[in-house]
Amino acid sequence: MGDEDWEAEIITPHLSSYVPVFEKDRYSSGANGDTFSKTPASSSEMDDGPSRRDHHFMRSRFASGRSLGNRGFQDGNASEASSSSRRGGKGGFRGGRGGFGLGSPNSEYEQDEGTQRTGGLFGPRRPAPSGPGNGDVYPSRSGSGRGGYKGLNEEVITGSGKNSWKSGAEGAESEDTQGPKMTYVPPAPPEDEDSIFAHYQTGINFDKYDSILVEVSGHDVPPAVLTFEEANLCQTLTSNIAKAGYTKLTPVQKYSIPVVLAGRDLMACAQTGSGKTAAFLLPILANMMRDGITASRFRELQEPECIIVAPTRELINQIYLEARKFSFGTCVRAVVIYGGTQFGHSVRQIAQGCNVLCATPGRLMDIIGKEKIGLRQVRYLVLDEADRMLDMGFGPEMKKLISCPGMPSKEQRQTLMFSATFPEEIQRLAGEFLKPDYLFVAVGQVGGACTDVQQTVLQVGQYAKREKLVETLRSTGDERTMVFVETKKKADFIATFLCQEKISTTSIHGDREQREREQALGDFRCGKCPVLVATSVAARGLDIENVQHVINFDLPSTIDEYVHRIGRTGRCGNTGRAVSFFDPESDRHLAQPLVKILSDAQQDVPAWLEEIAFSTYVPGFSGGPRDSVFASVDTRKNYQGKSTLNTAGFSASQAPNPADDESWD
Ligand SMILES: Nc1ncnc2c1ncn2[C@@H]1O[C@H](COP(=O)(O)OP(=O)(O)OP(=O)(O)O)[C@@H](O)[C@H]1O
Repeated sequence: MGDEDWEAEIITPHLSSYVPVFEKDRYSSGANGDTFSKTPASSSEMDDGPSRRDHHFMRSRFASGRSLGNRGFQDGNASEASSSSRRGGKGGFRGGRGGFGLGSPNSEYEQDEGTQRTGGLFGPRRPAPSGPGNGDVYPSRSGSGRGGYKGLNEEVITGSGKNSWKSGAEGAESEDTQGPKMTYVPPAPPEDEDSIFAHYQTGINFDKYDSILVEVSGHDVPPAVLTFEEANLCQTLTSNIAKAGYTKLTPVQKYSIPVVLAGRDLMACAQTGSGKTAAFLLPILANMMRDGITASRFRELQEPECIIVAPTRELINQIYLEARKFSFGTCVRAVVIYGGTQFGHSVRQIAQGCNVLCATPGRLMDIIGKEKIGLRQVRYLVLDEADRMLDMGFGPEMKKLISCPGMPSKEQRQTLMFSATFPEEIQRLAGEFLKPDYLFVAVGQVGGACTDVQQTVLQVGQYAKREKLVETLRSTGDERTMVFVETKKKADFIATFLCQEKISTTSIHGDREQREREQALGDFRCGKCPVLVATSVAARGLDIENVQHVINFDLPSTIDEYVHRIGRTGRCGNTGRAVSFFDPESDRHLAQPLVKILSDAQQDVPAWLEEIAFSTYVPGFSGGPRDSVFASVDTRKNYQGKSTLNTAGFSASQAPNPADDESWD
């Protein structure tokens, strides 16, 4: 069913019985001021246009929930066969990073965070590329419409019919120009200690992390640290780690922390939900404390020591909360800025002092263009979801960032990159950002799915998907479930449909206003709406407690995106389940990489999927540059045989220092 069909369906009479629940927005902190000196006014909901319906219905009691159960941890790569489905082994398909979208940026993100930036310092604006279905206008039943151009610097809100903006270089605040203003001021997070340190429990498989193979490649690899004590972080940091409930390091932390403490550049790949955020935050904060950082004071131009970028607003906010938690009680001040919010609010947050700046790329470039941030003091540059940050969508933006006036060269800063997926093409691009002697930490199946997620792939045709979705959701009872669809329009449609089915649902996608997105996430987090329909904007990084279930109503276009999506469950040693609807009409290209991903994670591979994979077999399709347990490896594989290969429980040995090392920087 094409987008047009979905649109047609949305306005068909069967939906006319849908009565949106009009909820008064929880957030009261709208602000009118959009310049630095103005004081935020009280609530001004109208600034964001009329409040919209949300998909909030109380779910009636359905059939009793089926427990996921705890899948036993499966170690190693052994395969075994069963009759109707086979546990895939390493044989058969050596699926590569099939479908990697270097050439096809995810337009959802681009619409989300603006990838083609303004002129001025950073060159001319270009229109953001859009994919099928994106940028379309959902015909709102309330009449308010989702119209309006979205994307680029995000400084445009809906409803004006003006698709315009103006670059900083053109002499005005982005939102002060022809387009309507972003006036949303996000509510400040709670400041009491309990809230700051609130955390969820590690799962039954947390200790199994120790048996995951870790490979560190590069020269002079610092030994891993096995415990927090061994890491010798400062006292306040150690106390914060304890308050956060961390008692034991995860593998990516064991290996990355000493690398960062030693001042080395790093590219680290580890499975979703395995603690990558703390792996960079803790050593950066420790270094800052060690170097005697001074508290930054109120100033219009701030010069942060650390800049962290991530592709979505919700993710960068989450990283900020982690930074705030670990820096609690220190003089380090973390600040977050992201699109979809009032620019003046970002300026005010920064002016109060800023050591660690967490930002989405669009807002970051705007704020630099406005000279509210100076880059001279930057010692740490972190790209979370680095493969996404360097692909065609955000890559140009990141290049502009590192060539901004004042930004220390890569020799003078530490650059850290983290992700669960790291395609080779992107690794090559990353060289431009990293010192030639950077270290590459690979934990387990890099680019592989989290082994704590039980994956099921069902063959479901487009027209049968809705029925199957309802059936699946009814069988899972009140389990918190994320349902991924491919387009924003379809997200609205499916959320509306589920509400009609009396399944309490909300949605998040790039066409929703930021306030709505945050409310949707909040409602999902607290369980008010146990079902969240999402586009890929929610695929990466989000760490939400108790997400037991991910449903790929539509499979994504790339296997990497699949890995990130299903990684919203099964986090931190907890188990989860992912069900994917495979439509042979549209998803054939994913058959091969899916078989590989399932095989590598010791999951059942349906016979029909293998058949499709065989029938679409592409000669030369392989799992990577070498037949390795690592789905993706350090592309500088002239290091081959010179890297350290350990289980996470043992310290890495020093890597040899080959004279023939070839820098590809
Ligand atoms: N050592 C630890 N002990 C206990 N909990 C931890 C530890 N490290 C991280 N966590 C928790 O595990 C969860 C997942 O961590 P995080 O979000 O950093 O994962 P991630 O690897 O970045 O995932 P993704 O690839 O999806 O971005 C978080 O709730 C975090 O607080």
